[in-house]
Amino acid sequence: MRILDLKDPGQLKTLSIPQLESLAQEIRSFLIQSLSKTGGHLSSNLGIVELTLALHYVFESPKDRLLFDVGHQSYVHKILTGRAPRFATLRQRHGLSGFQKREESPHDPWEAGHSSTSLSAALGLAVARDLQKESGEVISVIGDGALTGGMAMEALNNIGMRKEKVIIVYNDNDMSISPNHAGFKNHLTTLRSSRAYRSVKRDVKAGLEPSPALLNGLSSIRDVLRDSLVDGGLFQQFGLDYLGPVDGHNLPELIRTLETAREHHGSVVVHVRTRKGMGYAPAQQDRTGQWHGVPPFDPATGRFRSSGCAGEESWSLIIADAVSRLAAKDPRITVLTPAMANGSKLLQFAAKYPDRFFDCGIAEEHTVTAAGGMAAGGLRPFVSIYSSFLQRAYDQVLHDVARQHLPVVFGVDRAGLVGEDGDTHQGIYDIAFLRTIPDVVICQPKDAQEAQDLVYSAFLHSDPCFIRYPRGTTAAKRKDVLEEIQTGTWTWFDEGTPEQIVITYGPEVDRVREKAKVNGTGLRVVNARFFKPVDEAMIRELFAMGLPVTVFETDVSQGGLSSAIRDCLAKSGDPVPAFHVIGLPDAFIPHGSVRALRKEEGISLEDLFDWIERKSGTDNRQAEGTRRVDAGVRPSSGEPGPSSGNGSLS
Ligand SMILES: Cc1ncc(C[n+]2csc(CCOP(=O)(O)OP(=O)(O)O)c2C)c(N)n1
Ligand SMILES: CC(=O)[C@@H](O)[C@H](O)COP(=O)(O)O
Ligand SMILES: [Mg+2]
Repeated sequence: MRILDLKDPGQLKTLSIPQLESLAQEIRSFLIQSLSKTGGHLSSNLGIVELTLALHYVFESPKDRLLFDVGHQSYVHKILTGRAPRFATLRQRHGLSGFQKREESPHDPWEAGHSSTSLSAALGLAVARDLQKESGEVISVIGDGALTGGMAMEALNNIGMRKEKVIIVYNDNDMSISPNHAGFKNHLTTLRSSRAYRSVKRDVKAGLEPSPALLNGLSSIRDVLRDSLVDGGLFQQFGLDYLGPVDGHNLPELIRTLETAREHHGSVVVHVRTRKGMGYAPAQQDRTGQWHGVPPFDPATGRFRSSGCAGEESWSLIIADAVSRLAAKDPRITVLTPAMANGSKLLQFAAKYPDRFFDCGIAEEHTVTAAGGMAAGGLRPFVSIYSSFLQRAYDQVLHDVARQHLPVVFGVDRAGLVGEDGDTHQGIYDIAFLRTIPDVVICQPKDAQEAQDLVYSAFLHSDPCFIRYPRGTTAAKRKDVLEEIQTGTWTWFDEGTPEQIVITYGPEVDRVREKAKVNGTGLRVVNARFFKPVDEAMIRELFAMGLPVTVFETDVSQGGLSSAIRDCLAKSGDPVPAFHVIGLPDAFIPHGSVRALRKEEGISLEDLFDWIERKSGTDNRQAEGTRRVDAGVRPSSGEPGPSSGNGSLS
């Protein structure tokens, strides 16, 4: 069967085991070839080929509902449900999503991108099914990484006590993005090696069906195991019946076990052992997580095609490097990550300071509160966390950390549009939601030097500090010395004689300056590096100049920098002067390249300069040639405004 001819998973039902096995190999080749051009989540999908085939062979999607936790491993499911022809568009604007998407197919009953939601959603779907007297199985496929998430544990607890049937397929490959850190796995290992368990497994392997030990009587398996002095394992502690583990690359074994689960009364866990990256050596051997999500690569050599721009480094690395330098002098500094050590560039720190490094698993809430505990105990924790995953830990930031004035420093990585991962991952809301929390500091550096200075300054502070920085790279230029930046201070730069003011932040500051230089536009460009507290004195001064002001923000405007400026201006009680805002709307932003998304949302540099030119045209016509106010309250021509303070550390 040709992959591109697959229209409906029902087509699989007529295939023999050898035909299914050869289809599995074709799917692997297709994934490698296709993702080598588009990039995407390769190794999780290579690992789940046979399991997805078996699921579609045994169940009847869309009547039976298949949920893939996170959804990054749903590519094979997409191929089997008629979406192979669209793979060339994967994760591009208007193309196939990298996750399950309800609007994309009736075979996607749920969508995510963040981990550990599928069990709760599956229970919800099962309740809806039963209350409305509908039929069909609800099946959640959840990885060993996703199962470390608190939500998954909460859901297991609830499913175990409910009558609504959910089938939980536990995809265990010992890996999250990097090696998985899950204490509970030791219990599963005990279970696997037990004598009683092995005899049950032999029954499954031999296809003894319907084995009284497996059908209806799964609780008796539990009794057998308990009676055999075996630790019943995590799932049984939650009151769930358990099947497995089965070899996730053995189709007959998978099919038999899933059929057993289908016939079983009540919720049941099917434990499947798979190999991440299966069938492609570089991905299969990977233990750092490089092959989890890949850029385009050469399938023959396994070499990634994009190696970044010369002289640039990732923001994550610049920040991690600054933390590491400070940690060399301050033994109180610890680093925590909720399972993102590779993406956050923390592997060097982990190797250098293994006792001070904590990969907490996919557990953002726990990570933040654990950091709070460390701070309360006298340490100086640094939590490295992606902006969109920080959404999970809002209460922990507010209730556990900020309310107790604990000095935790947060590196908010992947801030702003991230692009291809889409609406679930855009890091565009953190300024807005963090601004609501009293006493915290929220900032963003414009370049590498400012990044390391902000890290240094944050560790001098006694309340929580959030330093946000985008996905991608910037010029690596930075001094050996780290200098203190006074909290809440902005700086500005004049390009020519300013006729307008642009207030912006992050890498946009230098981009706007560059373009103003090239275009010969007279601009004051303000580096609004603190979102909270803002530089109130400077805001008042800027507006007193009487020049047109544009706030150029690359995150949602609602609650963002423009809101902070408006709040500041409103404090005086006088009418708030008008200013123009270019920023993201109050909306979810879909997947696509950052460039495409910025253009579509009207927040590209070109959009800013179009506005500036239109504005200056209008003003010139209105003023009939009269020049605006002389801006000379501060040093001009490229001189930064207020100095960045003193204090230094070499
Ligand atoms: C809340 C949240 N935190 C972190 C992530 C990043 N993330 C995506 S997939 C993944 C690993 C998932 O591991 P597992 O569930 O075992 O699936 P596998 O890739 O091994 O198949 C992580 C950490 C996420 N998507 N959501
Ligand atoms: C699915 C998921 O949540 C991660 O794999 C994410 O795609 C990683 O993003 P980065 O590539 O920015 O590290
Ligand atoms: Mg895994």
